[in-house]
Amino acid sequence: MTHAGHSLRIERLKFAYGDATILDGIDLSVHEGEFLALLGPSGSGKSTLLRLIAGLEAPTAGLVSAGGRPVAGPGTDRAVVFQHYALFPWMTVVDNVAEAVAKAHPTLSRGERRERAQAQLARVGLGEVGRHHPFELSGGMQQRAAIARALALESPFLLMDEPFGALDPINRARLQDLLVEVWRGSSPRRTVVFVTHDVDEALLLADRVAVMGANPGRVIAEYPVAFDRPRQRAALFKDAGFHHLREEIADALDADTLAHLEAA
Ligand SMILES: Nc1ncnc2c1ncn2[C@@H]1O[C@H](COP(=O)(O)OP(=O)(O)OP(=O)(O)O)[C@@H](O)[C@H]1O
Repeated sequence: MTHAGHSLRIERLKFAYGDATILDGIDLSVHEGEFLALLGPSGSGKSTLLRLIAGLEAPTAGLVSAGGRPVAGPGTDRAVVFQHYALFPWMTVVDNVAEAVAKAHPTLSRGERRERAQAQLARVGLGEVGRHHPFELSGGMQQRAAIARALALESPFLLMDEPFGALDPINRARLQDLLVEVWRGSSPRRTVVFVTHDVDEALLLADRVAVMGANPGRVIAEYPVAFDRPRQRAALFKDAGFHHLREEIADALDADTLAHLEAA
């Protein structure tokens, strides 16, 4: 048997709510340390697929495995970041992160947890705000704190559901850069699944893009994204290869939408 490491495998996955089939026939692998973007239109089941990987939903048929073991529920090996910050409002920012540190290192003292939490906050540029409560922070800062919290779990898998979707373009760009910097700077690298409906975001961040179509949700195409890293937006947006890939993806999405309209 080959060593699965921190890879993900999704095999013949089907997911239905009652009679409504949301996902069908999904086969997808993400290898250890890879950054995969799940891209698709609204309703193609991206969030549902991420929730299945997170263990927040159970497959109707087929299998999801993480690190060679079937996913049977949520676990501290898979940190999740949602679009809307999942911070506890009654705790200070540093305590929010310290709570995640405690999950990764249950034997640490309260002081040590806070110290590590503080270091994690500094890493995302929030070294000064630990003693505040989440509501005292801007949206961008709250999302930074949510990322710090996810990183503090030290989990090999990072699952992100449109984490920057609610941010203004400047904060969005900053957090995209921060995420890639943290991901590239970690050893071993985390295995990332990042849901987005933004083609440019997928091509800027990911090693590979899995494009999903709707009715039912399934993977219609996969594209390796081989641009050198670190990637600079300005250079990338001028690159002919970038535009070519963008068009191919847009064509795949259009062809799928058209096929459904014709079948309807
Ligand atoms: N709890 C639920 N009960 C019934 N149907 C649901 C439920 N949650 C999601 N769905 C349906 O599942 C389908 C996929 O939803 P999902 O949120 O996974 O798509 P998505 O690609 O992430 O969309 P978006 O980009 O809008 O977030 C949709 O048709 C949605 O209506």
